[in-house]
Amino acid sequence: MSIILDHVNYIYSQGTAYEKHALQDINLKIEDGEFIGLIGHTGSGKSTLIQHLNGLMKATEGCIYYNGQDIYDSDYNLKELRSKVGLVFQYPEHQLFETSIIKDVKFGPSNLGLPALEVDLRAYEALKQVGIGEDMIDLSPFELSGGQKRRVAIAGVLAMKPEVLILDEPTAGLDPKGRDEILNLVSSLHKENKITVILVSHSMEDVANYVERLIVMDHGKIMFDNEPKKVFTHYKALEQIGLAAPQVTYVMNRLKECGQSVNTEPTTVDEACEEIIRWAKKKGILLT
Ligand SMILES: Nc1ncnc2c1ncn2[C@@H]1O[C@H](COP(=O)(O)OP(=O)(O)OP(=O)(O)O)[C@@H](O)[C@H]1O
Repeated sequence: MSIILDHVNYIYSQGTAYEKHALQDINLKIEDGEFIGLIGHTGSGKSTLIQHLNGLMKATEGCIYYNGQDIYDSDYNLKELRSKVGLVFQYPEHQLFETSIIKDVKFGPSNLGLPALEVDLRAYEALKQVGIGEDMIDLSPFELSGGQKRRVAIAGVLAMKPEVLILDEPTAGLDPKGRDEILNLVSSLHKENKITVILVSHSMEDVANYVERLIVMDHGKIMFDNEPKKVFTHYKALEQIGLAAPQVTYVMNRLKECGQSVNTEPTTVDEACEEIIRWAKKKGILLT
């Protein structure tokens, strides 16, 4: 599986006074099994970009290839693409509408026209994956906590058995515990199901801890596309576009500016601790 975007442009309300060039010459290759963070300030084009990946929006210019096939070919099956590239919108729990959790999760696979048994199996499996027990499946989604509702909404997309899972700000509005639970869930889906994940976020701390590749957008363009630690070396440029590197990056760079020979690449607290211990040992400083 791969997704290729070839010179993709998207213009809202083209030819009107409200024209907005939201995607500008986007070239990307997303490989099978990657865990990607997509980050950018409000209005940088993240939501517009991800809606192109499953064919919900059509590029004004440029091509998109899924597994080598041009998704804009007249005979391309866009319905199938949408089941393969699952999109979890911001606040997905607002789209829960059935009277029970299980009915909600079955909705997508039922619409694919699958046999009832297959629909049941997929729904139970998806709910298990997101940690919703069988004792809860007949509850109304509205009896759940915010984090649980969100997990049910993610199960609804997982029940479609997507090859690519895209989550738009999956932690928005959750408390720190709910946020960690969702990010750990997404991380385990990536590891255990070998599913390609694209995580849209405003939070560098979130993405630094989880993703392997980070794409930074600014004004409809891709500004950086690299491993997180490499992207964070540009922390000053990130600040200029209203973003910030993780706190750890600032601590390590401050040490370096003070003349200490530390590696400034750690992006997580654990990595920074290891680096500081290494540096202290080298200096003969005893850290207890
Ligand atoms: N329906 C629309 N009509 C006109 N312009 C739009 C429309 N939707 C988005 N835009 C504009 O396109 C640009 C990109 O918007 P988009 O929602 O993709 O950004 P984003 O990075 O996802 O923002 P956020 O983080 O706030 O969700 C913005 O300038 C936005 O105002």
